Amino acid sequence: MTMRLDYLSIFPAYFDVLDISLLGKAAVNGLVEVHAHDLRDWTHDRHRTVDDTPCGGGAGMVMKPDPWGEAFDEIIGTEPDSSVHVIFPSPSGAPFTQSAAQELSSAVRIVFCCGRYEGIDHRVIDYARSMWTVHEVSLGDYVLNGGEVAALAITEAVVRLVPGFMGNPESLAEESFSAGQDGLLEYPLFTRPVSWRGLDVPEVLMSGHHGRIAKWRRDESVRLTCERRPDLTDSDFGVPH
Ligand SMILES: Nc1cc(-c2cccs2)n[nH]1
Repeated sequence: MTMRLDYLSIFPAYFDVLDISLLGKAAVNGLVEVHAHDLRDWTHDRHRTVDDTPCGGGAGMVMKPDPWGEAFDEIIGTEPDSSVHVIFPSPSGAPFTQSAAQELSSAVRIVFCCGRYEGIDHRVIDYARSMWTVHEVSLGDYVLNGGEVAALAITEAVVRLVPGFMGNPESLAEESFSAGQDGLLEYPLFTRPVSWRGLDVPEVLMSGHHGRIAKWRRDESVRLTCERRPDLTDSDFGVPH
């Protein structure tokens, strides 16, 4: 099945990058279909206006609802369809997680709505919720100028999980946050040369002893996770199973 991805933005050129690398290949082999749209194509004034001052006062500008509604009508349609996932990146969204990426990787359609300015008129999100499956997601506790970079990051996290996308799906199993890692951070990786600028690959990895190697890797994952992401550890991690 082909996943259709749509991007609504006043800077659609951000998404030209999706034509290269793995994503470009996936588009070529029909795994994903990418469509970027300029929100200003759904304005009707000479200045192609997409924003206005906030009701109730305050600094900055808010994106008007009208262009979004007309773009939705043309791009998605006017009938409700819960199989369409509409994503609004936002600093006030729910944290985007690997499990969310996993769920979205089976979607048939995903529409990314990239806000700029101070944000989008809230009725756009309310309307979208009445029609489709909406996700307001945050990439982290920092503020970007717009949703485009977030949409690219979410796209990469999702598309790489689409069956048939990754050459070697086994590599997905051992990544950080993957179920195969029990939600632990990935252990440190090494390759040749064994000695490099006075720094050596840990001997255990050269021992050929698979049991010891697996234990070293698990211990490293637990150590790293406890050090860097105590929020990911529950009381059990400290104790080897
Ligand atoms: N996590 C996150 C999202 C954002 C956005 C800013 C503007 C649109 S989306 N900032 N930080």
